[in-house]
Amino acid sequence: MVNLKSDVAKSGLQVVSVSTKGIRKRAIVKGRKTNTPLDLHRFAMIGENDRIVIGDGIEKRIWVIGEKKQLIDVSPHFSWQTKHIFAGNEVELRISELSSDSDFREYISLESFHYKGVDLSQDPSSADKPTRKGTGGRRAVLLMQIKLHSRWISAGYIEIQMPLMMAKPRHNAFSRPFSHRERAVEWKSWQKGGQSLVNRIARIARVVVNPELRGANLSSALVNAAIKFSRERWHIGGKRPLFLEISAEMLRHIDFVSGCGFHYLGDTEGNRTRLAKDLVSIKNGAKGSSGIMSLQRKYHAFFESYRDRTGLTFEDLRSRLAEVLQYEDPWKHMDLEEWLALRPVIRSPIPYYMIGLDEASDAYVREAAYTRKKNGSASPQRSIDEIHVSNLEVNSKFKIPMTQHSRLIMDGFGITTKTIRTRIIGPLSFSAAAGTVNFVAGSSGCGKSLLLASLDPRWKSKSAVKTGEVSPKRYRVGWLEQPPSEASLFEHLSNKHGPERTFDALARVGLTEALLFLKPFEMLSRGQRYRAMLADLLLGDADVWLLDEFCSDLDPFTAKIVAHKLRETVQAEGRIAFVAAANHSHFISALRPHKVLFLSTGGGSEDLTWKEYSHGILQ
Ligand SMILES: Nc1ncnc2c1ncn2[C@@H]1O[C@H](COP(=O)(O)OP(=O)(O)OP(=O)(O)O)[C@@H](O)[C@H]1O
Repeated sequence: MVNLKSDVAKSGLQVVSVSTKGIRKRAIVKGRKTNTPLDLHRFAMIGENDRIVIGDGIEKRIWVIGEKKQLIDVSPHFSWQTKHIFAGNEVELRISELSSDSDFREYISLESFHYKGVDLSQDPSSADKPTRKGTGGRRAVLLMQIKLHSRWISAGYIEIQMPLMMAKPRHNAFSRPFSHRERAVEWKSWQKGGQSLVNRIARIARVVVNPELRGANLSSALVNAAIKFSRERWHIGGKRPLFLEISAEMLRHIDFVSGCGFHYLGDTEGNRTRLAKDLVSIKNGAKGSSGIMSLQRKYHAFFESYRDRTGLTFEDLRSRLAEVLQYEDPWKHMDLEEWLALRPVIRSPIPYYMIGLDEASDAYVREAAYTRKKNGSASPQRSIDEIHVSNLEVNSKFKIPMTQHSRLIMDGFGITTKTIRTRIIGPLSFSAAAGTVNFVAGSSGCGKSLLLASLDPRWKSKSAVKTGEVSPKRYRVGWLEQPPSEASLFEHLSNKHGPERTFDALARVGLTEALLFLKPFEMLSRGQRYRAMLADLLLGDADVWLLDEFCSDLDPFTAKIVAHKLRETVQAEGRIAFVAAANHSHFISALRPHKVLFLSTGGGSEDLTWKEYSHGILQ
């Protein structure tokens, strides 16, 4: 931030009006004789009555005059380059305010991954695109791009808006007196007087990450950018914020904000306790002008349209609503029709987080923070510490069917015996400890799949014989298994493991796309099915995971994310993973196996460390 020196600059130029058209914003600035238009990007932080300073030079610089005559950067637009660990590798990120045509196109295409308030039942080929209601007030949109394989790819965006009108956790946290000397912001009681300072709060209203890149912690990168932007650029009439808030249902399942310094202040109240009561007062003519009352009036209209359709009396429906709202989970007590009709009017409590944007304000927020109880159960106890394999051999035994054609082959290749015995694996000795990823490599047909099968204590085969020792003799094994094809992914996994844990596991394999959750398994792509099966495996209680053809159906980005998460999970949960793949170039650096078993056709094998193996493959 710059301090103004000259007297002329001190007062700045006054913005008389602003208007927006397409991707541009026009600000009319009061001149001595005539007013001058300024052409800016759509979300430039300039509003009516702001006082601005225009710099000289080739690149047009514009500042808004803030408190204590400090200058707040407006133009050129905000752009932040930073590094990010993407599936174990450092990559470049660029997070900028939308400024060009192509930024807007990218933003609009990413917007299709945010479903709230969008009618998805429209035919996608029709000319009417799904529409979203506009959000009023000041707004900033930051677009994130990631450099992968030397190309910049749009990876997501974050929106910052004005704060929520009502937020119980904030009321509670701000009930203590606050005094920020440097910024001359203070309140004795938030309820009495403090609320007029609501513009000292900015809000993260939307975080959207491209579904193809989910699971790589990119939402946290966006949140960090929003913090930086709010500190440096966000203002209302030159007054900069001291706090940044976020509340979202998604935070119940994936906490991507605590790691960025946000504090959990409790769950919002929702409207369950007041809805039934407010409906009566609105019906009786309550005309409150507060935002809350206008919201409740909107809900009343929904309620009336449902009544029109069903022919219920006002009192019937109101008391029905009051009845279901008493339950912890009202949805369970409604039929589908009722749920679809009343869902828009019932707001459930959702987690609310806040960060102070400087040391003093953050210390104030921190004092009110408390730890959120995590839903979902802890991972089950592992029952083994290590698998030890000694002199493992797998030989195949095969009786040649004596047909006319097989005799032709036997003659041609000089085969004289009727039964063929071949050594496929071993003798092989190795051990694998809990918390390690053991990669089984080697060319096609060398015995990778057979080795995995032979590590399953339940394995039986008519055509192959296993000898040698594997200890312990018993342990729980997990393979990738196809769920029933007609079941919806989320439904199927939630029935088995509960919704909280399911959500977490799907996020770990990079599947957090709402529509995928709802589709039947058979409607998913091969790669999506693979990830769904992997999530199922993560949720199970197996000690040993046997993963064949690992990531063979996945694109390089997803494969890297999945491999990285698999390694993290194996380490964190003390599982033992055996991972086999003939082609691994697209994920091996992210998997970084602890050990590599390199098999050769005919039973040969080498036991290598990752360092030894990676040194070999890089040469
Ligand atoms: N159940 C079995 N009984 C006898 N022989 C088998 C059995 N399964 C596989 N084989 C043989 O063992 C050898 C190794 O097969 P395996 O499927 O383990 O190879 P792989 O390394 O996984 O190959 P790919 O990378 O092509 O999948 C092959 O020659 C195959 O014919």
